[in-house]
This record gives sequence, structure tokens and C-alpha cells, in this order.
Amino acid sequence: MIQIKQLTKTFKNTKGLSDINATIESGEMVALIGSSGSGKSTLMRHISGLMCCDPNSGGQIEVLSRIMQRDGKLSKNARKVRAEVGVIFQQFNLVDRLSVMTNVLMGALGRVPTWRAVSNLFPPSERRLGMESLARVGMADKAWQRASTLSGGQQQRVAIARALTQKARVLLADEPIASLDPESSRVVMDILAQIHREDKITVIVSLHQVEYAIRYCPRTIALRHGRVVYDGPSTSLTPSFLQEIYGSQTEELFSPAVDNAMRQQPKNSLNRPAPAPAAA
Ligand SMILES: Nc1ncnc2c1ncn2[C@@H]1O[C@H](COP(=O)(O)OP(=O)(O)OP(=O)(O)O)[C@@H](O)[C@H]1O
Repeated sequence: MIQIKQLTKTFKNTKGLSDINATIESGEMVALIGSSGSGKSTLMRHISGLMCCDPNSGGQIEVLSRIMQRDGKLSKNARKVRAEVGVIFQQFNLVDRLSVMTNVLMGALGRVPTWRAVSNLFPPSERRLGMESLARVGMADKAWQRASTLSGGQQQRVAIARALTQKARVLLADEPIASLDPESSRVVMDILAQIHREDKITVIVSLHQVEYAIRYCPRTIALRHGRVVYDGPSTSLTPSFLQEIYGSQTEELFSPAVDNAMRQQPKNSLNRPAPAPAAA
């Protein structure tokens, strides 16, 4: 379970986040949407322990029932908690000059002695897991290529394989498809949905385009100006409802190209949303 309480983050002159409260149960797949600057990345960084909330604000984040941070300080358990949290970013996920396999094996660093890792002497069991993870994302044939030779979508798939090798129980994907074309976006989202379904991994994925939230995530948390303006079933995010909560920013969240790509897909490829908690 992930529990976020009274989370507030102030940058020099800007409120990044204001009093965010949310509980995400184990095994949920939740979309985080909002236009540019609404606070999606800032919230993701807080959940992953890369950023701390305002001191003495009462803010707290629990991940997998252990405190990640409280009142502006990381807890002493943060390292252990982080070991179970896989993070995927929009870009800069992989070390370009290393092979795909070595990048994936970085996921095993928490379990492998440093001397083995720096000498690239990962045990056979970890190599097997790395290869299995690559196979699950359809990238086994690229294992020995340099990461720099991969397309953006392929790089994201390798980043997901790294999280699988990490044995992450929570996956935070911060705008993983923002730089991808609709077809690559669909492949990456399909893989995220598949590992969520098969491994019961909790997935939080931040998205610019609401169509993907509706298609893949039963529940959406919508941010605006650092505040939660909606938390509930993604199916309720109709254009008119979004217009109500986002006004003129709604245009940023709908993309005609994505809409067309979605319509052209066979119906049985839909990951149908299940019921989710009521609106906030
Ligand atoms: N390190 C920082 N220093 C100062 N202000 C910041 C910093 N990080 C974020 N902000 C501000 O906090 C607000 C939220 O930013 P954030 O990057 O979380 O938005 P976002 O929803 O992820 O946007 P985008 O979709 O463009 O990535 C913005 O006003 C941003 O300018």
C-alpha cells in the first residue's frame, strides 16, 4: 500500500504540491494526469524518495507499509523501501555505453555484492532473471546491443525489464510515453498493464494524455496547480468533466492522434478498467 498524507512541497516561489492525500492499495494501476507544471513529476519524486516535502508540514509517505519520508526527512528505512520501488523516467533511463543486459542487471544491484557488480560478474541466477525479464518485454534478442542503439520505445521496455529484475513491488513510471509515437506508446503501456496483471505489481504512471489513463488504468488521480482535483474511476473522465476541472487546459490532455490510434485497435486488446474508489 502507498499512503500519502498532507504532502506539501514549496519551491522558492512556487507551491509544487499542496496538501496531497491519497491511498493506493497494493496491486492497483493508477494514472496520474495533469497538464504541464501540475505537479506529476514532483509527486512521483516524493513517492520514490528522491525529493522531500516541506519540513514540519506533517507530510508523510508510506510505501509498502513502511515510512519513506516524514516531515521533510527521509526515514532510515528509505533505502530498503527504495529497493522495492522501480522507477522509469521519460528519458535518461539507461546507461548508453553499456549493453542492454548490463543495464537490466543494474536492477539486481541491491542483491549482488559491489565487487561482483563492478566486475560485471553477476551470478548465473541473476543473469537468467535478467534474460527472462528481457524476454517478457520482447527484447531478449537485443540483450548484447549497446543501449544507445535502441529506439525510445525499446529503451522504455528495457527500463521495465530492469524493474522486473529488481523484483520491484511498486513501479513508478513518470511520463514513460511522453516522447514516444502512438504505436510505441501502446506497446509500452500494454507491457506495463501486463506485468501489473501478471505480477500484481502496484503501478503508478503519470501521463499527459488522458486517453491512455482511460484505456489502461482503472483509477486516475488528476492534479492541477499541485492539488488533487479528482481521484476516482478513469471512465468518468469525459471531455465535459475534464473541461469542468481543467477549463482551457483540457486541450493539452486530449490528443487527436492518440484518439485515432486507439480507435483503430482491435477491441480485444483493451485492458478494461475495473471499478475504482469514489471521486474525492
Ligand atoms: N526543482 C524545482 N525547482 C523549482 N520549481 C520546481 C522544481 N521542480 C518543479 N518545480 C515547479 O513545480 C511545479 C510542478 O512541476 P512538475 O515538474 O512536478 O510538473 P509536471 O506536472 O510533472 O509537468 P510536466 O508535465 O511538464 O513534466 C511547476 O510549477 C514547476 O515549475
